[in-house]
Amino acid sequence: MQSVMTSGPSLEADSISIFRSILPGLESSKHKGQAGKIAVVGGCREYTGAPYFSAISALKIGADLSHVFCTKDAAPVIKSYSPELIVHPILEESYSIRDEDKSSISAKVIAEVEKWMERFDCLVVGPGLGRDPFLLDCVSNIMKHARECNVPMVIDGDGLYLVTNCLDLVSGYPLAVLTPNLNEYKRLVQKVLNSEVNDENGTDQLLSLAKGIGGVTILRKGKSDFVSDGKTACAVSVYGSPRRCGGQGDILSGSVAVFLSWARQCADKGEVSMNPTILGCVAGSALLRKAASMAFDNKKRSTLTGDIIECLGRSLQEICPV
Ligand SMILES: NC(=O)C1=CN([C@@H]2O[C@H](COP(=O)(O)OP(=O)(O)OC[C@H]3O[C@@H](n4cnc5c(N)ncnc54)[C@H](OP(=O)(O)O)[C@@H]3O)[C@@H](O)[C@H]2O)[C@@H](O)CC1
Ligand SMILES: Nc1ncnc2c1ncn2[C@@H]1O[C@H](COP(=O)(O)OP(=O)(O)OP(=O)(O)O)[C@@H](O)[C@H]1O
Ligand SMILES: [Mg+2]
Repeated sequence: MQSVMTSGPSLEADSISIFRSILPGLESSKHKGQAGKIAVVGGCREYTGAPYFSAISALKIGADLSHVFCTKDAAPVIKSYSPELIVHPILEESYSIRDEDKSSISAKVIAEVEKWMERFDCLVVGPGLGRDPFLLDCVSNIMKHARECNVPMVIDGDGLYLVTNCLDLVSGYPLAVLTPNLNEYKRLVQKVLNSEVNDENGTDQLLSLAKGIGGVTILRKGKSDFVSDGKTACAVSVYGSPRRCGGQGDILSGSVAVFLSWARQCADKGEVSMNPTILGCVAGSALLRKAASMAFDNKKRSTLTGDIIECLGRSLQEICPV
């Protein structure tokens, strides 16, 4: 593949070429699992929608299996949304346990995740995770283990809250992708660069931020999405939707996880030369925006996240017909 950018001075990524170079063929010789096994770590008493949106989006785009690791309270609720998801009720929040049980529970959580980790092509950490300190402590251990196993991680939502307060979890890990919204980006810039967001020089600041966290990839969400790994930067401005209903970032996290896994498979075979995390971000962003636009054409003001998820398959089909 040539460049991630369209020709000319624009930062706009050539998303169509990227889709065509990383989408796997649908062949009868392939077995279940080869198109991707994704796991979402998220879902607590308060939020059950976010992990569901992320995990189901991964399946609708073409992953074979999608797991959710969530709290015991959230699990039956998430299972009831869809029988397609494999739901592990392993996490606990402080309110439901005694202090003296914390270390044994923490050990159980990591033992449970360890059984699965090497099978996953990508982890999404954070959609609807909540901010309970004990739960975040257990999730830090999961992230350390994922890193030891070289499993890529897309960090979103409350996962970004965790990482902003403990940068070592991702610093210097090239398979980490952070997907901050406006607020989450502001907190990262303040913490890492010790300054305020500067939109005049937005691309340079994004490059510095990614470099400052040791070359992780950052997808800065907004009117246009900007992506950088500290070495290069590009933008995705594909027309999206004027509806800003909650949950669109969750679709994005699941999408990036799948495309990043496919891009990695292509990179392993020498079929692409660009950083797979950048390719995954560009494809995830372009697809979400196209699906949001299609859903808005249908539903107008009543467009919701579920409507956008229903448009993922048709959007992908228009880009790369099977
Ligand atoms: N159905 C579910 O289960 C869903 C669950 N979710 C989960 O919720 C958790 C917390 O995530 P989060 O996004 O609500 O937290 P955060 O970014 O701190 O925003 C808080 C406040 O900041 C503001 N604000 C945000 N963006 C802005 C912008 N672009 N421009 C300007 N202001 C902006 C805005 O404040 P307001 O306007 O209300 O004053 C907003 O209310 C996390 O786990 C996530 O995954 C969601 O995924 C949604 C679907
Ligand atoms: N002003 C905008 N115009 C067009 N698209 C936008 C705009 N703001 C965000 N988006 C798109 O919506 C997607 C989600 O971004 P958003 O900032 O809503 O994330 P989020 O706050 O994390 O969402 P969530 O509600 O899932 O937590 C991004 O991929 C981005 O492309
Ligand atoms: Mg979000």
